[in-house]
Amino acid sequence: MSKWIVAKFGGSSVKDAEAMLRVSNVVDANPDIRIVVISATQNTTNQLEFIARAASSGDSETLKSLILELTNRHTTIANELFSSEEVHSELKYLYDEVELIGETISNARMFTPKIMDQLYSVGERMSSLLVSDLIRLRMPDHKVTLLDARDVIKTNSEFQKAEPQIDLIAEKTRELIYPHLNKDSIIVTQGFIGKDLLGNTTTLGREGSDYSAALFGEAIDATLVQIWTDVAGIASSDPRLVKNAKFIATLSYDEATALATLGAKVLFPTTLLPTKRKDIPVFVGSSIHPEAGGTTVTKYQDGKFSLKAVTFLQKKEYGIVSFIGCHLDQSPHLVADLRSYLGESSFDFYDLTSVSVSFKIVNSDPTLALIKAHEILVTHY
Ligand SMILES: Nc1ncnc2c1ncn2[C@@H]1O[C@H](COP(=O)(O)OP(=O)(O)O)[C@@H](O)[C@H]1O
Ligand SMILES: N[C@@H](CC(=O)OP(=O)(O)O)C(=O)O
Repeated sequence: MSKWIVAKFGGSSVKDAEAMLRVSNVVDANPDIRIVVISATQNTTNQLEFIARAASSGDSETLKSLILELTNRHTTIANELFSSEEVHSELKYLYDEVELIGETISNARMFTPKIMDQLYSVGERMSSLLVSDLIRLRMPDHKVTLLDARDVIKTNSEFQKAEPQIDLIAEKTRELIYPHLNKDSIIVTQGFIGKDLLGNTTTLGREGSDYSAALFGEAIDATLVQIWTDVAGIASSDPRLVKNAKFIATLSYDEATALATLGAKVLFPTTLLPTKRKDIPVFVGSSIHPEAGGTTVTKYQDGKFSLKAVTFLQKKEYGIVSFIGCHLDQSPHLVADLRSYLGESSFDFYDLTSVSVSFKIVNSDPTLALIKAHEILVTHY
């Protein structure tokens, strides 16, 4: 049976020329990678939102300088990676599209989710153009195809949180991807974006490129979906907030989904739906240190009590700290521990599922509550 891997690289993994070179090294190192899914360069999607806001408020000076910063950043990457002029003319088309959408929004003095999705898509289309040209340059023995993800990821018309249409995606995959699924071919495409049945550009929700990778994985019956980011896997808590967080070797689909839904930004919450449907393992690792290994998410779930991670989610009026693991209701100590670490009146019970138990943090600094909850995990379990 063929081994087909879908490898997704997030914004942090394509943030500049050096990062893109690392991406090409990761792809070159694994002959089974067939589809490479690329996010917009770091902060580009936010910047496209600023562009839309400046345009809608009629602030033409800010609009001009934001567009210039965005285009300069991509032109700099192109200059650092390529000596040929060709990529610049292709980028220019995309820069013109940003200008044109900016003008349309300025004239209307407002922007809709529909036009925002069209504007968002330019971010992923710029970065995937650069990465595809780079992989083509560095892997001359391969046929590298830049695929417009919108031709495959068919969705409904709910702009900014579009629902993928799985049967249509399968049909488009047979037509447009299958002919390229051989060991000498690599498809580079975009995460996050799709098209509705009327041909309008849609997006799957902010940070939704992980979901795109999983959808491509499901559509080609991949043997593995890789999510390459800036940390060496899924950790027992956000390593940015909790310094002694430890990377977890394995998680079940349900645990990883709970973790993502309850606040861990490392994965988009619906990523595990398509992969679970087809029982495809998902690997999460660092494109900066690929040798460091990472986390593998599969269907296997611990049969007995296990506590794996602590997450934090900010709701409008309160924060929620959640413990993720298995059979957490079987721990007689968790609530008592929380009481002794946080104080009697600092939390209320919020929710219990088969893979999580959540508490509403009421009278305590939420980040501190997360750190203390993580201390409980490290010290007692
Ligand atoms: N439990 C966790 N394990 C690992 N990373 C986490 C966790 N919770 C939150 N994160 C954060 O997720 C970040 C990676 O996600 P993101 O910034 O969206 O990356 P990318 O640009 O690759 O999409 C990490 O840098 C980390 O701070
Ligand atoms: N670029 C989009 C989609 C995405 O998933 O990005 P990242 O993989 O960098 O989180 C966003 O920022 O929302």
